[in-house]
Amino acid sequence: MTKAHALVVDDEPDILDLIRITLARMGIQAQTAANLKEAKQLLTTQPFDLCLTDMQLPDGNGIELVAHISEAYPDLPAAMITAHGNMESAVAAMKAGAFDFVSKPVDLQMLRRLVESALRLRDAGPTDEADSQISGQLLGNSRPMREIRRMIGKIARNQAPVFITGESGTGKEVAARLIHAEGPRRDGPFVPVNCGAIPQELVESELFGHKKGSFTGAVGDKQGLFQAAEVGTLFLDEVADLPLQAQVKLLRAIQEKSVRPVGAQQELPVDVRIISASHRDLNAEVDHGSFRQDLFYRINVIELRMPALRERPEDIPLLATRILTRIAKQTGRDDLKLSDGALRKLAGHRFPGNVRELENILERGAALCDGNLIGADEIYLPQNPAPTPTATSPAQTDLPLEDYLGEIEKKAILQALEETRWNRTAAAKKLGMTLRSLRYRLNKLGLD
Ligand SMILES: Nc1ncnc2c1ncn2[C@@H]1O[C@H](COP(=O)(O)OP(=O)(O)OP(=O)(O)O)[C@@H](O)[C@H]1O
Repeated sequence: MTKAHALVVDDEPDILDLIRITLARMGIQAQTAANLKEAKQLLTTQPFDLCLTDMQLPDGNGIELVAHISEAYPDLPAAMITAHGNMESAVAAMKAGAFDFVSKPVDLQMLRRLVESALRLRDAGPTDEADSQISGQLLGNSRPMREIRRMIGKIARNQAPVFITGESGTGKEVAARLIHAEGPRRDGPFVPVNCGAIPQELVESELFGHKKGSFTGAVGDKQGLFQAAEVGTLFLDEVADLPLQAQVKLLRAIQEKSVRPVGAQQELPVDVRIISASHRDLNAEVDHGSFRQDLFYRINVIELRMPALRERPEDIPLLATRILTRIAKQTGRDDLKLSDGALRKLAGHRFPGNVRELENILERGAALCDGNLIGADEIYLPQNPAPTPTATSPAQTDLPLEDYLGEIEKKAILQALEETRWNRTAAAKKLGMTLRSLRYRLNKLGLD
């Protein structure tokens, strides 16, 4: 491998020396510039593998340099050196295209990690969407989906926190996995966590770990999910469900790039990229006071909005074909197809539960059909909105009591699922039951 070249821009000679020596020990040759003008000039003379720039330069702002690099040299990772605690600049730099930031006084261990990540990017080369096997996991040829895949390719190449919005079942987790898999952290772990599924009192210990004896039940030291995601990606799904106290700690972890396990005296440095997601409107949660504004600002450096399936109905046939191929494989059948009538029925549906709902409908259709062709009658579309159970007494219906109660239960569950856009955790909460109990009932009622 050829020796890597870095461009370091700072007007403080001491910092330039410190960084140059650190990079030299890593086998990287550094060229230095003391201001914007010199830096821009050097960029034209030779290719670089990495740029580190200070925020305040005598003739301008480091963000300007980052923006210039991201425009003129999009494959060159640029990182910002910011004043300690100045997250505003760090966020602004990342929004301008910086790959990452390191705060002053420069922690050499963190600097080395940042540089290693940048070089992994160089070695991985630019991501070509057409060549990428994994981008095939996010199916769809519609314009919005092509745009999403293009953005993912771009987002994957930096370290900034990403916030993925979109209704339930639109593929937020698939997108998060792709961002991880297409970026320099792909050899590290991808750790998904459903923030709404962790009991409130355990959230901090799950995320940050705990020391033995720090609370009743802490029988040994436990590693948190942050540490488990070291050099990889932590995916905080349903981040709006985090209790406020844990939000404070998360903010600190992002800001300081370190965590303190419950009951521990010392902070541990962590090198983790944060991707979070929610189907809820976090701006509204901030207005209601249930989500911290400062945390929202920090996790939302890059926003990716997953389109609802009804915004891209032209993708339904392709998705249906791929999903049926998978179901056929899983159930040991040669082939599964949709009749024209079945496809027409699907095309007219609004899919409040998006791709997940399509999967559920097709699984049910596949289970009901005799041969290989799923007809329109085997496509069960939930009514939208589901009719509310009425107070009709069983005596007024022809159904036996048990079936009648089953019908009511089914309607209530479908309604809760519709209202929560097929988010089972949220539906279970709405119905006042545990997720496990909802799963059991869905299974019993044949809705799973
Ligand atoms: N574009 C797509 N191509 C192929 N499969 C998809 C696509 N979008 C979603 N899926 C599938 O739909 C299901 C739901 O996706 P995923 O869990 O990523 O959604 P989500 O938005 O994270 O949902 P939730 O908010 O409920 O957690 C998964 O089985 C996933 O594989």
